[in-house]
Amino acid sequence: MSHDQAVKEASAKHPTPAELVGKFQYGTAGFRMKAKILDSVVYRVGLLASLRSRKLNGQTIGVMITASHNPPEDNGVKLVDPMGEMLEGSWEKYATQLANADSDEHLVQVYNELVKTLKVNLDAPARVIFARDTRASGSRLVECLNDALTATKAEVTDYRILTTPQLHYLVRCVNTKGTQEEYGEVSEKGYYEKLAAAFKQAMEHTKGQGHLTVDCANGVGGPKLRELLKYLPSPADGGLDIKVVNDDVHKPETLNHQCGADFVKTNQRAPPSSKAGPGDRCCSLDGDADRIVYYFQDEKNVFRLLDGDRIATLAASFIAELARQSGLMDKLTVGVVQTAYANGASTTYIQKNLGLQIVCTPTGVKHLHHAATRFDVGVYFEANGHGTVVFSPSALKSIHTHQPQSPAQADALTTLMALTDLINQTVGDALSDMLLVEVILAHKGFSCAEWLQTYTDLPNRLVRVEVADRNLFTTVEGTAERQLATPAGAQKDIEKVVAKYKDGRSFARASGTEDAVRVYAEASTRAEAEDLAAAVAQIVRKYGAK
Ligand SMILES: CC(=O)N[C@H]1[C@@H](OP(=O)(O)O)O[C@H](CO)[C@@H](O)[C@@H]1O
Ligand SMILES: [Mg+2]
Repeated sequence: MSHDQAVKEASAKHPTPAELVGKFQYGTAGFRMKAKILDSVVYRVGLLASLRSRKLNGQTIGVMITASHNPPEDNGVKLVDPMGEMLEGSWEKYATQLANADSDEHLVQVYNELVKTLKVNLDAPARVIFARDTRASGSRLVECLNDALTATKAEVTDYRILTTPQLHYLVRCVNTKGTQEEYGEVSEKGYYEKLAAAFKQAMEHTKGQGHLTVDCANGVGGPKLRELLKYLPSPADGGLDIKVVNDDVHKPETLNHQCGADFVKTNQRAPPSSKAGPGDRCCSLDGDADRIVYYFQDEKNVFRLLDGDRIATLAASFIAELARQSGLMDKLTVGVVQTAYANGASTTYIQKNLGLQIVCTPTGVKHLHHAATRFDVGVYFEANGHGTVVFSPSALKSIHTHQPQSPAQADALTTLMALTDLINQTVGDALSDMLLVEVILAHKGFSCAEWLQTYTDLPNRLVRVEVADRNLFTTVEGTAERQLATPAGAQKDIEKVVAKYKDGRSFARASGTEDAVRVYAEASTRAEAEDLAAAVAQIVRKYGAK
């Protein structure tokens, strides 16, 4: 059977619901929607995975089937590029084009146009690896994916159930195997072994303190964390005392329900099921374990969140300290990447107290990741807890060739080296980030309360405003979405209001994931932050009147 015919025949098994044609869009997080309407989309993403691999001469591409923190009835699919990064931005539109083809014939036509315009050699090998989270719909969607990979004659490996960052890790491992940049052993076990070895090395001069409760959102993070724990030293050996909660993957309706990182961040409270007492250290992962937030109750029983901004400041300060202590400071520029949503107090703290550089990018992990790679050591986290630290090739070389001049320098260097393996370089990884935070807290001898005390957040408020057409709201290029270009006049009005508030800062931008405009406001008191947000929301409503 010809290639075209195979693609067409398999496509006939996964028709696109007519009413949805034209509505699919590959966004920041790939495609994400109700699982029951996703079959044709996953099939077509499979076609694109083969094309992308062939275009890159047989480098392995990853496909992850997950809907992260969304409700259990949703699912999604996204592609992973060879070094474990998210799909190159310019290819997102091809995914969208394939998904929106309105018949099997049209699909073959779009497919062939892509082959032609992208100059894909169909005789080159296609290699694809894939995995899914714990959602019930995952196995059916895997069949759709497999149909596409079979039709396009790709070599495939099904890694079954994994966290999203584990798949990113594997993709990078396969593509660097046997090279100087070999990232690790190409297996799930290899992932645990790499993290565990790095953790042990990082903890060589310290030991775990207190216990940590980890809420796994009843998602894939639960079983994977339990597996990871088997490789880590026990509390008696100076390891971590971890209590795993919300790790039931057999009751699908409990996934992300009243638990998990998104619940905690959005509701600013612990999962109702939490039994933690004052001062107890807790963290929550999201449904596919690529996000993490920490929290605790203070002595007055008030909930305190340690979000992505806090993890970024903790990590940046520790890594800069290690660079200094090991005698590498002048060879390693540590920088932090934030978005406009980062609390202003964290920005000031990083610049003034830590003396580190900051870059502000538009929302979306791919922008942050990209900006972070321009530093020797780039730390990035979105406030929601998605982030990581990336070390440039020259930073890695400096770290690995540096000759310490004293035992103190040698100790710091050992820890720094361990961090380069402990931290997942491909993407934000809740399990790796959790180990990183635990290592830092142990070294600094910090409780959560002490971590929180490093600086005081400015009171802030995030509001979602529904408007007739969010696309009317565009931002000025180069301002990291902090200024509106259109509707004309809106930005001036916002600035007039902001000027009335002490430490006032506010901006509005169209959401990339929801049909709404988001307004963020900060000011010196809670009441003023609320007022400012309300005033700016009013301006947005006026300009975006339905
Ligand atoms: C303010 C906010 O939290 N925005 C989120 C949200 O983006 P929006 O474009 O603001 O809808 O979803 C993104 C994808 O998950 C995430 O990267 C980002 O941090
Ligand atoms: Mg996620």
